[in-house]
Amino acid sequence: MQPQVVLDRVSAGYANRSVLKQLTLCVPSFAITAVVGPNGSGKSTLLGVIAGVIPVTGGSLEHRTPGRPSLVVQRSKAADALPLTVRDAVAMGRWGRRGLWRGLSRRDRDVVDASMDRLGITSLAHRQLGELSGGQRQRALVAQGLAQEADLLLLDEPSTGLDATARRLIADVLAEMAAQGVTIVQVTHDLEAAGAAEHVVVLQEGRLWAEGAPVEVLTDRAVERVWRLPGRV
Ligand SMILES: Nc1ncnc2c1ncn2[C@@H]1O[C@H](COP(=O)(O)OP(=O)(O)OP(=O)(O)O)[C@@H](O)[C@H]1O
Repeated sequence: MQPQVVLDRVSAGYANRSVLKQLTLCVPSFAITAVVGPNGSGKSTLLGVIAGVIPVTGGSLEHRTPGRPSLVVQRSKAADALPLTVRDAVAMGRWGRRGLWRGLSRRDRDVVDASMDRLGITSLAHRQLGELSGGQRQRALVAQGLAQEADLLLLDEPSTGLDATARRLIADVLAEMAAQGVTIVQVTHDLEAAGAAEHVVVLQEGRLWAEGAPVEVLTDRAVERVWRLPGRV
C-alpha cells in the first residue's frame, strides 16, 4: 500500500483549543478511507488539516503528490446566500486551475457538464443554489468537488440527509473515482458506509483509536467502547 498522506504525531486545533493530539496515521492511495468517531472527536478538524486549511501545531504531515486537495464540506449558510446557480457553484471547482478571473475553457465546461451529469443534477443547472433541497445541494457540492479533478478528494459527511438513491449514487461515484486513481477521505456517521471503505480511521477525543480494514476496526466491541453504547440486553 502506497500512502497518499502520512501524519506523524500531528497535533492541531483552533485558537485556545487543541483538538487533534499526536495523531499518527496513513491515508492509502487510490482507495476510500472513512473517518468515523463520536460527535466532537475531531473528524472535521482532521479533514481540515489534511486539506491544509487548519495548520498543524506539532508533528508532521506529508502528501505524496503536490496538487491541492479538493475539500467538500457540508452546506454553508454563506454559500446559500450567494446568488449562485448550480452551474456556477460546480464551475467554482475549476477556479483552482483557471484562476478566479479567467473564463472557462472548452475543457473546463466539459468537466463541469460531466460532473453535473454524474451527480444527476444537469436539469438543475440554472436553479439558484439557495433554493435547492438539502439533498440536491449536497449533490451540487459533490459535483463541485469532482470538477476539481484533484488527486485527493476530502468529503465531510457527503451523505448526511440524503435519501437511499442519492446515498447509493454518491457511494458509486466515489468508488468509481477511487478505481480511476483518486484518493478519497470521507468523514461519515454511517458505519455501514464506513464498512464498505477500504480503510477506516476511528477517532476518539482527538486521538487515534484504531485504523485498518473495516472488519478489523469496526467490531461490535469497538463500536460499544468508542461510542460508549450500553450493551444490549
Ligand atoms: N472553528 C472552531 N473553533 C473552535 N473550536 C472548534 C471549531 N470547530 C470545531 N471546534 C471544536 O473542535 C472539536 C472537534 O470538532 P470537529 O468538528 O472536528 O468534530 P467532529 O468529530 O467532526 O464532530 P461532529 O461529528 O459533531 O461533526 C469540538 O470540541 C469542537 O467544539
